Amino acid sequence: MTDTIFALASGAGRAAIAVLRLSGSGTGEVLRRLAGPLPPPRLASLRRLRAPGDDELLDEALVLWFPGPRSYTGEASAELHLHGGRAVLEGVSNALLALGARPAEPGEFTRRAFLNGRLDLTAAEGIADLIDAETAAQRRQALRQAGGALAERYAGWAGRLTRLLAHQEAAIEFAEEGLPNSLEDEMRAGAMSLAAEIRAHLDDGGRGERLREGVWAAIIGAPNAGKSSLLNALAGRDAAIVSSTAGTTRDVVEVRLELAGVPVLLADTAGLRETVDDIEAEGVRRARRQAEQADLVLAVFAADQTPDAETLAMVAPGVVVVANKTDLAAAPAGIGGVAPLAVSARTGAGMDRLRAALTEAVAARAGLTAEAGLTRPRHRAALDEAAGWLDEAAAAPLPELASEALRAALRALGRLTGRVGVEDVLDVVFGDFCIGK
Ligand SMILES: Nc1nc2c(c(=O)[nH]1)N(C=O)[C@@H](CNc1ccc(C(=O)N[C@@H](CCC(=O)O)C(=O)O)cc1)CN2
Ligand SMILES: Nc1nc2c(ncn2[C@@H]2O[C@H](COP(=O)(O)OP(=O)(O)OP(=O)(O)O)[C@@H](O)[C@H]2O)c(=O)[nH]1
Repeated sequence: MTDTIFALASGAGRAAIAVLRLSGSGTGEVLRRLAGPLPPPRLASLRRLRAPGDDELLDEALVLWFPGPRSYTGEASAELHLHGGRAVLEGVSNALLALGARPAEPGEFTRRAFLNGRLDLTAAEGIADLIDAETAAQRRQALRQAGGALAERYAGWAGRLTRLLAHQEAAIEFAEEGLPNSLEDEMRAGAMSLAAEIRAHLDDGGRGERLREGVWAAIIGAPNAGKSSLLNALAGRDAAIVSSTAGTTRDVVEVRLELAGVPVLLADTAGLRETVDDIEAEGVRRARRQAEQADLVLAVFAADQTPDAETLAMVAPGVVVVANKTDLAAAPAGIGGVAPLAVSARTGAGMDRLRAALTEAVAARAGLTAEAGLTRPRHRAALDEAAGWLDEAAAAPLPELASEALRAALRALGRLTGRVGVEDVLDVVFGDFCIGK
């Protein structure tokens, strides 16, 4: 028995149609009392909805009935496609409450799908990412993960690990019986190759995580170099205040761009300089912090000024160096040993090349990998831990310690997918080896 839960599945606010989703053991009964005899499974049927014990019509709606287990959650579920008005939604929600259903917690439908074994944790995360996806590349990554691409890979590793553990347990048995065996050597070789594979998967430069979260880019430069003007030109709108007064930008102004299918959060910062103005000084501190934390830094210089030492100090490999105001003076050949991109935010000259350079820099840092890659710090932490335990298993001086390390590696993978339990090991031990003497 599960609670019967309901929630608005479509967006809130005025809309033509509102979809209410229901799930739980009592769904069939609730539906019958609200909409009459149950419609044929998974076929949209037009029904009059009435509050129980009341003849008043609440809505004429399309009703879908999914008997368990063939539903999204894996349990009895239903959908009510209502007219989108607020009063309709309120009337039907009140009727559902009166019939004993309760509002769902955030994520509760997918949680139930997970508990019913319909998807693993990484696939559930993929669904959450799909709902938040803003770009085509994010959508592809999320669909891949929701479709079980990571789940399959991690389940494959967990399967291999389970087998290694089973072999190791058998090796301990054989040793007790004084039988010669090579199982322990096999375990060590297997643990080392699995650790190497996991590390190769981890060694992706954080591309998937950055695609999911967006690339953080910061524009730095001296006051009046034209940082705000460049941000506005890249954003295609007046997001930051432009003025000839140096020190205009005091806080961090951010705009969202999409480059190479990756969301980019571009931040304009206060001009880097020594200042006696408290507020501006705090702005400069924030600018430095922003630049330190950014995945991508644009260092902007005014072509008609000598490059300032503050910004020059921030030029490093990977930093995009820009010479602005080239309508006033020619760009220097090199700034901090780098050939700058010559632009004029005023005339628009060079802006296409700047955009192309930024796109390339973003593509180098984020985006889809050939094979499904990890997308969250949670994945990285668990995999890193699993690889560490595999190293320990391969190097363990005692068979029992190797077993313990393999078990810990399996637990780390199990946390990742929410899947692996002790029973899986028992299945292999008893299934593969028939140790049950
Ligand atoms: N109206 C509506 N649209 C939706 C969803 C939904 O739940 N309702 N989805 C929700 O995320 C997505 C589609 N995903 C779904 C995944 C599985 C099942 C489902 O009922 N699966 C059963 C039956 C399959 C079948 O008919 O053959 C199953 O797998 O056993 C439904 C939707 C996107 N669009
Ligand atoms: N001639 C010329 N002037 C420019 C160009 N880009 C910006 N400016 C002018 O330079 C001044 C400063 O521009 P901003 O974009 O506010 O400069 P900033 O670097 O953000 O300045 P702070 O907010 O003080 O850090 C403004 O008067 C702009 O109109 C350019 O390409 N050519």
